[in-house]
Amino acid sequence: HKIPAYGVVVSNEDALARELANIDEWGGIDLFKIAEISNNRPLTCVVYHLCQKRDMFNKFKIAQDKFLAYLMTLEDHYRNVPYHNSVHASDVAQSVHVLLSSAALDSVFTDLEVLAALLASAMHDVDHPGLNNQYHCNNSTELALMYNDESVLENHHLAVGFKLMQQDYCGVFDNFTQKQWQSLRKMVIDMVLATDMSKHMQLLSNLKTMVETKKVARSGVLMLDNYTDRIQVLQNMVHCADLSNPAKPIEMYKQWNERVMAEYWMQGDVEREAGIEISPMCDRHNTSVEKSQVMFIDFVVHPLLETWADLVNPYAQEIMESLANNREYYANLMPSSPSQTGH
Ligand SMILES: COc1ccc(/C(C)=N\OCC(=O)N2C[C@H](C)O[C@@H](C)C2)cc1OC1CCCC1
Ligand SMILES: [Zn+2]
Repeated sequence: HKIPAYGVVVSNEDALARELANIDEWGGIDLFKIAEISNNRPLTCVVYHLCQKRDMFNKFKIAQDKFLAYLMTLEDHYRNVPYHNSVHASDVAQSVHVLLSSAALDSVFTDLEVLAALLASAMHDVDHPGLNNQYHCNNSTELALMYNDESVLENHHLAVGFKLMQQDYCGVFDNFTQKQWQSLRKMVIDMVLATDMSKHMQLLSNLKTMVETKKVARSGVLMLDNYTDRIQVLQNMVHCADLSNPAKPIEMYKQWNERVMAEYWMQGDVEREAGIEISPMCDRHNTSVEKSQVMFIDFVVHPLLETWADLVNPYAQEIMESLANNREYYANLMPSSPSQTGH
């Protein structure tokens, strides 16, 4: 049976082709529109398309129908929560694709490392329940007990993502050598575990050290000659993509913000109902959305993306400009900001 051009059967293939046209650009595609056109299969069609563009099926002799079956099953295991659904995963995959294409990283990573980064992006939040690690640990949920309060959700995403791959009808990496499979699996595990926000400061500090000591070849590309350095760059790349909403076109950023607040406030509602402490930013009756975003940008996103921009300098200036513009947008919306009170 013939595989559809974009992996998923859609009513309007031309519209999907148009939406995917700028997939190589930062903020170049609208994942919400792609979700609509693809009958809510943005992850399957974006990751399938990226793997086709990067010729992964030929490079690794991957059966396209098996890979599609895996992507569909993976996408089916994302939950219908406001933020941590498969649209977010497809956004992280496309953002990683753009970061990987930075001129400073030209031919730096092997095909296996690139495949690992795309796979890690695709599975990094699978089966996310819309309740964060703090909630699971505070309440000793089944998952917290399973993973002893350590990167609870991230361990779960990996376990689900790999278990689905073992199911016999997937067998997607049957043509891999044992060595290739073990290397791919280790890199995906290291990247997904690094998306745990509790690892953020350690990751950023490693990235800063790498920028200070970075070795650049005459061609201008980064020289990374050991696994520790290579995986640190890949971990930071996925982490940057995961927190990249504030650096995307404002219309998309605003949608991501609405969704993440809706998810946090649902968690706060559950905590309030249960009479337990409401987690930070989760109290719908006590959160300044604009102020939270300005703080998120100033204390988390800008320091991270600025360090990434230093690493791949000068190839991330557009990302930094977009972030600066968006910060001003929310700063001007803050209650009692000069723009409101000034005459
Ligand atoms: C578009 O906005 C967001 C997009 C993504 C996120 C996610 C999933 N994680 O980000 C880290 C986080 O949750 N933090 C919460 C912690 C307690 O404090 C800081 C260390 C960061 C959060 C976004 O906005 C949040 C953060 C500020 C207002 C709501
Ligand atoms: Zn994520």
